[in-house]
Amino acid sequence: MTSRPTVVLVPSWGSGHFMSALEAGKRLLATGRGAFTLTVLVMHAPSEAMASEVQGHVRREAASGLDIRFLQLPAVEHPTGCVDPVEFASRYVQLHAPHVKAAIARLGPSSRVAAVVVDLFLTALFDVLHELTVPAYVYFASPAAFLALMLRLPALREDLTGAGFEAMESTVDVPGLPPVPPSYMPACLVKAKIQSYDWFEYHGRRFMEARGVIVNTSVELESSILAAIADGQCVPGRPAPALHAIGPVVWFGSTDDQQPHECVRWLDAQPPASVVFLCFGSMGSLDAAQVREVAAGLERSGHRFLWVLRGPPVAGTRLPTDADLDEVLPEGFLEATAGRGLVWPAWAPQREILSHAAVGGFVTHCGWNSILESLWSGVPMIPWPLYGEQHLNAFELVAGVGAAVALEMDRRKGFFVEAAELERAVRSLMGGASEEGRKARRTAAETSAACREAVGEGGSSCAALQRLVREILVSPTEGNDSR
Ligand SMILES: COc1cc(-c2[o+]c3cc(O)cc([O-])c3cc2O[C@@H]2O[C@H](CO)[C@H](O)[C@H](O)[C@H]2O)cc(OC)c1O
Ligand SMILES: O=c1ccn([C@@H]2O[C@H](COP(=O)(O)OP(=O)(O)O)[C@@H](O)[C@H]2O)c(=O)[nH]1
Repeated sequence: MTSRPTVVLVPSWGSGHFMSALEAGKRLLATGRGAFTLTVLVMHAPSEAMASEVQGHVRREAASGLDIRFLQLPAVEHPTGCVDPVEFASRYVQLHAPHVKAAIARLGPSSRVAAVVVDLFLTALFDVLHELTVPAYVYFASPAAFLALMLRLPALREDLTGAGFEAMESTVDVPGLPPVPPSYMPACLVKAKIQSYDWFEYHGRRFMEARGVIVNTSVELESSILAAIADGQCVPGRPAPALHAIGPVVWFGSTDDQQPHECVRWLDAQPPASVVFLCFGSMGSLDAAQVREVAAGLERSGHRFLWVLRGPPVAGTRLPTDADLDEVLPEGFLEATAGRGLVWPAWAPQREILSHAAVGGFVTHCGWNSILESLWSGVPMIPWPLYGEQHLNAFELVAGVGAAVALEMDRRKGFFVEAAELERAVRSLMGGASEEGRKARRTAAETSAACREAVGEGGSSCAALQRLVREILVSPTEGNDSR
């Protein structure tokens, strides 16, 4: 075996997951300074829209000249009868296990497999990784707070007595966070039917088998939570998995577009820190009644805005369609706000927008990538969580990180937000005299500096990455060809 060892990355589909994992892989590669190569096993995404998104990323990255080899895994059947997306993802991955095993075994003869890094919902692959005796790591693209919760789910189940967090009267103890009201638990764990709990708990248990969990966070962002996990507070009596806080992993690579995007050109004409940006992630859309409230709130706030407004999901997927603005916006809204507002009905270049000097605030669905991108650019936020673990992220953003102005949501009316409440929060965030807004703006600026320091030379995340690379290079499979 003469060639360099390789680190195998198995990301899941979906832009957020895929690009975050790939960016983490590229940082490992750069830190390794040529000591190993990166091999990415690409699963066929379960919908054509997502598959073409992933293929676009693969094409662009494959042409980048980096030491990355992409291997497409064979397609598998779709599991049937799944009650939620995490069950679907987990069972879909289980079906890939023989293909992952064969692909890794095929690498063995020419390059030692130094480590295999799998996405957070891919722990079903651990069985084949153990059979191959390759060191298995998890790449956790969500916050450490959610990792702490997932690790604690087996113990918390005893308090739930068959119902979800919705029925819980006390607060939830997520080690390292202040007591969490049950309504901030991830959407899929709140309801009384808790089948999806089983899958989250499954992954939480399996994280304990990993040689390490690589988390997209930094000590500066989530110190108390990282310390609580490392201290064994999540799974008492068992050694905690080794944590590698290497973030923020924010992807700022180029896209295929050559021209400045229309949103960016519009921002170029706005004064510094004057625009509030609204965007609800890769799978977020609001219903008609909620769209009317947002329009009224923005209009009354008097502030400039850039609003990414998407339509209902494409049939059979969770991906939003492009919105028909004439149909969804209240009559006269575009005319009344002309010159100070832009409503964009399609995918927008969020990272570029957040790093534009004209943007002074961000109404976000609280996807962890979105939060990190905003913090990186020093943009304070208004949390408007929708799905996944985003309610917990919103809680942490306000109660922990502090770079946000809280938004009152009517939890009994499907988390509805009134126009007046959005108007209040936007005014406070965008330069009103309120202490809440001032604190959010100051904290966002400080956190931006801390994030940049963490990943810079000598920073905590840079050091964590170097330790991780050293650990991988002295892997216990030294001399083993992984078959
Ligand atoms: C982390 O907890 C949950 C995540 C998801 C989830 O599922 C998902 C499925 C796909 O097919 C494509 C996706 O892009 C996707 C994204 C996703 O959540 C986001 O993941 C990000 C990490 O890349 C980040 O953590 C964001 O905060 C998430 O919103 C679904 C879910 O329950 C249904 C979760 O609990
Ligand atoms: O119109 C959009 C919507 C989303 N994103 C990007 O998609 C990712 C969304 O990831 P996040 O974790 O915030 O949420 P998810 O969409 O996975 O729930 C982030 O990198 C965003 O910058 C974007 O560029 N344009």
